[in-house]
Amino acid sequence: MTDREVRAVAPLTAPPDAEVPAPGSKSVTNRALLCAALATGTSTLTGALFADDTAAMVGALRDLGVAVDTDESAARMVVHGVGAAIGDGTGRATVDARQSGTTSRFVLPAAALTATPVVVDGSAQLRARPFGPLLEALVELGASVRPLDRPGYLPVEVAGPLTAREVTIPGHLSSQFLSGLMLAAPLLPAGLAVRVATPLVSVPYVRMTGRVMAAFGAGADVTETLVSVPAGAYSATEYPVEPDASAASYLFAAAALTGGRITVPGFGADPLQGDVAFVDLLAKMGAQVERGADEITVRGTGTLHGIDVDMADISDTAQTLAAVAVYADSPTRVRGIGFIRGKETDRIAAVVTELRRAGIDATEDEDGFTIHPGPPRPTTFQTYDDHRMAMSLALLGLRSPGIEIADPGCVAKTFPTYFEVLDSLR
Ligand SMILES: O=C(O)C1=C[C@@H](OP(=O)(O)O)[C@@H](O)[C@H](O)C1
Ligand SMILES: C=C(OP(=O)(O)O)C(=O)O
Repeated sequence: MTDREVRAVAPLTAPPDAEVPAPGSKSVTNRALLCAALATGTSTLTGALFADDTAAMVGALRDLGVAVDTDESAARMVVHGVGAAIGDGTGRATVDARQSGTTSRFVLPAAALTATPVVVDGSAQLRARPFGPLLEALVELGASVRPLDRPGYLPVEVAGPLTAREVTIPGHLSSQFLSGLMLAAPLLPAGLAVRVATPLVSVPYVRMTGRVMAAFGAGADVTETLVSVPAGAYSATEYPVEPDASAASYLFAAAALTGGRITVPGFGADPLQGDVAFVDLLAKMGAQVERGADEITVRGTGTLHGIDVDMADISDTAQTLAAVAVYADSPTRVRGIGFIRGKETDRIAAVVTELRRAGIDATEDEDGFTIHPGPPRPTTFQTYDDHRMAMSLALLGLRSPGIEIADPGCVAKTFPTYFEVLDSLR
């Protein structure tokens, strides 16, 4: 990473009025890649995301013996699925999930489908994130799990098979544990029922998991307290990936806080991603939002009001909202997101620290933050190797002078072309 690099973001000289494509969805790409790997036959993903998190999933699948052909210029990935034999015949595969929560949490249960031992590891950042509930669930389901460092964290060696048909996990830390179990579940001998013992966060991602599985021919019955997946199989398919709604949040926010208009194409009538609901919050703040049949448009009106909102369903857009809140005419309080302290960094502490660095009155709450609007002063923002810190704080530069972003390269995790796209608004 480029630790000492800093990128200046100069204010726009005129409000943007543009259609701006967003890259493919990280969450959908990584689910579709794994479903395709667990299918028999060849699947093609179009509109796929090419970024560090999806490179992590592609690398993991290859390490587990799955051939994946990629064509970045065509945004296409072709996966030669191996069914339940994933990881078989590799001896003792080692998977590097890099910084990717989805890759690591989705691959672990799949790697435990067979008796071949698989080591899952990741960056120092990923090694600091929680895995305990998922590892405990795998043990309950019959896997052997050997921590190679601290119990409950990566790196870990897992070996299957998974034999039980029921397990209980907590829901309040991360939905990815549940999604990971669901994705492997059709290939368990008797399917799987997962009970969720504590209130589930990031619920739309679990529904997304069920819908991507369905597109690959597998069933899942999803409620917030119980998910049931019958035994079955995945079938290979042609799969179009929708644009990334979390990435699009920065573009919509840019329109809202500059008084411009930005349309992001490619969201159908019923998008898979909960994060499209970010535009409803912009509408509550005073922006005009139109959801068309195939695109979403946000128009800034020049006025933004603070809101009080629970973002437990769409927490990846909480930092984006913090950036918009700086320009509102009253305070904004975000609640329900205590669990984002366990993401790429402690995102509550990080966003509050950085806004305060710019002279904004921001305060940390246990489960969120409060932002009192005001003009930010010229600041070099630290980004904590968190792509969403960099992408959110850069938005302030579109309106206020003297904004710089440290380590801008960290956006490669999900949106490698982010700063070029921001520059295209000029
Ligand atoms: O399942 C997914 O694709 C994701 C779920 C969310 O994580 P949590 O469930 O840990 O909140 C989200 O923050 C992450 O970027 C992607
Ligand atoms: C939390 C994120 O990613 P992940 O958990 O997949 O690493 C994110 O993209 O904001």
